[in-house]
Amino acid sequence: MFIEPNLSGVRRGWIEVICGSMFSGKTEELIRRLKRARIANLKVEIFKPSIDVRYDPLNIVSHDEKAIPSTPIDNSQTILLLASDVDVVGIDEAQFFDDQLPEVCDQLARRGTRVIVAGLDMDFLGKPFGQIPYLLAKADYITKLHAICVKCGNIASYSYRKVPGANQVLLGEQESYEPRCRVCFHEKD
Ligand SMILES: Nc1ncnc2c1ncn2[C@@H]1O[C@H](COP(=O)(O)OP(=O)(O)O)[C@@H](O)[C@H]1O
Ligand SMILES: Cc1cn([C@H]2C[C@H](O)[C@@H](COP(=O)(O)O)O2)c(=O)[nH]c1=O
Ligand SMILES: [Zn+2]
Repeated sequence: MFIEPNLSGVRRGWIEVICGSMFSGKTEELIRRLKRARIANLKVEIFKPSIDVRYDPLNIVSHDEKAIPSTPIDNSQTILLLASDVDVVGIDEAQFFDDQLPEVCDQLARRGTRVIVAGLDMDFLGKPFGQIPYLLAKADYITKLHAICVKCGNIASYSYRKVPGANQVLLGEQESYEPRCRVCFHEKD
């Protein structure tokens, strides 16, 4: 389990990335960390890409129905404007953001903000997704989570797309995707 660094003393910013396949618990873990920051009386702002309307247009919602209010935004630079006096910034579905996101997170951390980013490290083809690889390079702390492979019960790192569609972006849940281990992912059936 992730343990927050000592929060006392001089305020220092840093970047945490929570990555993994679909259903691995990224959103649950993001919500857990943000709720703990609120319990510590820290000022928290939470963002998600406005295209992510899957469970709710405003809230961040996990597959297990855990939820926390968020601000949907189109452009990662907006975070710099809306989080000017904030202790902790949470960002979900980061793979959908534009290529300025790593620099935005870096600027926030240099200002003294704790930045917690959650997102898919790989797309349905097993290729790096959006800005997540660059965020992983800049991160101070990385948590890679795993789901359970629906075919064999082993640890799943891949998100298998069950429906037709070649576009990288295709919103969906259980009806469109299932978590699979490396072996079952490459079986393609
Ligand atoms: N195959 C699976 N492996 C693990 N968790 C699963 C699986 N299918 C459904 N779940 C549910 O998904 C929850 C995680 O949801 P969530 O935090 O939204 O994941 P993510 O953001 O990584 O997609 C788990 O707590 C569990 O209830
Ligand atoms: C693999 C993959 C996923 N997506 C979409 C499907 C969901 O709407 C989100 C991932 O949500 P989660 O919180 O990680 O479960 O991303 C996509 O657009 N393209 C893909 O290749
Ligand atoms: Zn498997």
